[in-house]
Amino acid sequence: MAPSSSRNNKQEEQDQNVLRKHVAFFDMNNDGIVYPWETFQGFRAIGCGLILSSVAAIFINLGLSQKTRPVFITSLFIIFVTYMQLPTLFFFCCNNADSFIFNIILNLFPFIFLIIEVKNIQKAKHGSDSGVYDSEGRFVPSKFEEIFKKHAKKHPNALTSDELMGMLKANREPKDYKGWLASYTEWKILYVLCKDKDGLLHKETIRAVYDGSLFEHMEKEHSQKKNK
Ligand code: HEM
Ligand SMILES: [Ca+2]
Repeated sequence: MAPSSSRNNKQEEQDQNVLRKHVAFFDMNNDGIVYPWETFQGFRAIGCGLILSSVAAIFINLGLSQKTRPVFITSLFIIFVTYMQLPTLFFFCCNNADSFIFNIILNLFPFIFLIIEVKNIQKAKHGSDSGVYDSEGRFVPSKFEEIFKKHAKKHPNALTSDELMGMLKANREPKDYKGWLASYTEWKILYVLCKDKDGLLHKETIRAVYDGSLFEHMEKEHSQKKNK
């Protein structure tokens, strides 16, 4: 009885945490936060170049950070900036003082806006997506199957570049330009990195991106290539 119920619990936990698993790969030191340099390192680890990794780190962290931060902390920092930082800056400049703590705060400050909290990652969902992650970040198998039923015309278990574009267009919600761009970027990067030699994006690859296992696999492949 016990093992099966603990297995059920584990399964339940996994179902609930799939989007967290997607981003957990990038939380290199497992502290529950994805810093911009961790996004950069993650992209490098799966074999992306310097430019893509840098651009991705800036845009992903800038784009998702505020959505995953607790409202309280965000408000606290806004208050801090408005009421404290500017007068303090003025005061220190006028007095030509050199404050260690002040410099630390000033230097760390921009990063507060670039931190992604893994536990709140479902709040960073955008519109015009496939719906395979639900609002709680859970994996929805029927939505996953729907991708192939609706859009995989040439091969039942893979998407061509045109079919992928067809899916992206079909998922677009009117005037949701941010969502269009976010979905386009996610799927295009996936396609460019993982298509096979015939230009097909396979179902098992797409399945593996959802729970992040794809990233681990790519990291292994990349490090094996490097060591050859
Ligand atoms: C090479 C790296 C990455 C690739 C190829 C990738 C690809 C994808 C794909 C294909 C989806 C599914 C979208 C859909 O179902 O329509 C997705 C969703 C998502 N990804 Fe990534 N991703 C990457 C890295 C990241 C990173 C670093 C983060 C954040 C730290 C992130 C956060 C998200 C979030 C929040 C979603 C949910 C979007 C939604 O369903 O509205 N991803 N990603
Ligand atoms: Ca981390």
